[in-house]
Amino acid sequence: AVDLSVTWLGRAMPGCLYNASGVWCREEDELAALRASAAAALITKSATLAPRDGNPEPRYHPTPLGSINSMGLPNRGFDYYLDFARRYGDGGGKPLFLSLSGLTLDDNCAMLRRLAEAGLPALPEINLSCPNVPGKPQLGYDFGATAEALDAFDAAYPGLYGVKLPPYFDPAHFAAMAEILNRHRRLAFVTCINSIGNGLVVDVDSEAVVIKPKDGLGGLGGDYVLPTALANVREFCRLLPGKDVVGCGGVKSGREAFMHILAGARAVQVGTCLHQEGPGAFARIAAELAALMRAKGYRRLDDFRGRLRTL
Ligand SMILES: O=C1NC(=O)NC(C(=O)O)N1
Repeated sequence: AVDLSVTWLGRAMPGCLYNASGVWCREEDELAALRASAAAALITKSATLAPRDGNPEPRYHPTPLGSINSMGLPNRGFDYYLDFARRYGDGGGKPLFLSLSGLTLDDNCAMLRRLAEAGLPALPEINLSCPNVPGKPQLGYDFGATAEALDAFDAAYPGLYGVKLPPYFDPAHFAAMAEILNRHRRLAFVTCINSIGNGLVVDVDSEAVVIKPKDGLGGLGGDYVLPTALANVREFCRLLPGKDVVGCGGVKSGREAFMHILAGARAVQVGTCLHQEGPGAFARIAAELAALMRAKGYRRLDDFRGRLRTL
């Protein structure tokens, strides 16, 4: 039999697939459906300190190659997700992650302090990369601000934490970010990647954009982002010794999950495909991954994780 389990951060996951923050995870009933599915972990919608309506609709649009979204961090507010985490407990073996996306550094630190006080097993994934709050640049593209933020996170939170990174497109940027991330021992994982920000999808028939916020600009997901996601996973696996990289971007079957793990991913998140298919996607993708591994003679993920060959 094939073993898809993952042990990391001092926790065990029964498999390697879970949701990307923001998808099927804003409401408690969505989170319950994830927990009941073949997802091996759960992560909540990025929380701001106060509840937020987000951007005007239409703000999500599927396309033949994936999706474009400019949700604008609609969420129930930090207390809602902290309360869910209190009642979640150990989740029956499925780790819970809380995504935090404070509108200010103080908000992020306030949420981290509150999470630490709660003394729960839930781990924070701090979002450095939302591209969709009008007027707010992606923190992860400002190296000075990122360095300052991570110092503040270390002071506000005593445990292990992770960050959700935007995609980078230049080796100099991979190196600059790695130099900053490697200063932080308790920064245990990075999730690569968030959507490719500020794309523009055009409808030829209507001669219009397809989402309302930012005159149609939104984050891209799905097939559009797979090669970029794989590059970010492989580069940060090389550049961040001792840290885990979670792969996110373009996973819609066992094949893309296999690619992410081959590139070095510890675990794999599913976004656009989950939005389109629902939580049943996890059982399907896991079965496809297991079949691919069986065909190749692999019994567990460590047999091929990070073994992407160069030429
Ligand atoms: O970090 C985020 N990435 C996205 O692609 N969209 C959401 C959002 O807009 O809330 N946030």
